[in-house]
Amino acid sequence: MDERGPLCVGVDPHAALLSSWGLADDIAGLERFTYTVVEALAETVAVFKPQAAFFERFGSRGVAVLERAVADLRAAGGLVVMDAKRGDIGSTMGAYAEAFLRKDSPLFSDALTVSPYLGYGSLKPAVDLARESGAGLFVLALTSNPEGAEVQRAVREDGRTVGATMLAHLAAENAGETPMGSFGAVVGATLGDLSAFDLDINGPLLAPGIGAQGATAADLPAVFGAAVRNVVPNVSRGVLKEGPDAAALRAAADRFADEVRTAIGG
Ligand SMILES: O=C(O)c1cc(=O)[nH]c(=O)n1[C@@H]1O[C@H](COP(=O)(O)O)[C@@H](O)[C@H]1O
Repeated sequence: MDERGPLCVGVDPHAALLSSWGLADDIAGLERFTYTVVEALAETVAVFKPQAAFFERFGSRGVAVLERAVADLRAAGGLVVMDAKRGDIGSTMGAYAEAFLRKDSPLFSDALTVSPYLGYGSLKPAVDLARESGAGLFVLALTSNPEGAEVQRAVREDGRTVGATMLAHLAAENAGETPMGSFGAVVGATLGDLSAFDLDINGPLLAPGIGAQGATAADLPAVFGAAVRNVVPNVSRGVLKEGPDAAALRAAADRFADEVRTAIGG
């Protein structure tokens, strides 16, 4: 991010975006959309977050497009956060981890989004494999959607919220790592003042919600406070809707990156 700028661009081939790009909602449209984004941004944007669901909806041929995109983005020097939001009992979690975090997997990614809501400990196989492979996780802590609060802000017997407990688990995971550990939290940019939460997890904070969900880069300091220095802001539709013109995609990504720099300094 120091080299390429402070932005994560989401690769989310929504049917509505394919249509606005003049593409059919089929495998050819998916391919054209995805490779246009890859060609336009792979050399300049720091982090990419393909959303697996938008590829899986086309079955194995969609997953093949995802595989190639991940490989091309990584070959061009981008970091790939696979947004698959996996979460299951530990023994099954191990298989999800192998799919995305084993070095020789066709979908190997630099990091994977995971859901801890079967219990943080259920993620252990993914934590272990990420460590072995030099990859990372982004664990859903405080999500950008309003429905998340009923789970994440629920208060436990010890008086802490569930979301705060996930952040504490991540802080423990990253303890002692310099400059920071590889176990990040997902914390929505849409959530307003989060000073009630300790966001100092010594790890990255993936912050979706800028653009289509209404948050702006200017909101980041008020939402994240001192932890803003560890934020990886994600924009998906806000950039993608500018396509299919490659220059327009690049200009949108540059504009969001500039807005983030202005907001957080540096
Ligand atoms: O884990 C995520 O990436 C995620 C977590 C969250 O709390 N909210 C959220 O919007 N996301 C994802 O971030 C992206 C946001 O897309 P836009 O709203 O189009 O910028 C989508 O891929 C969502 O699935």
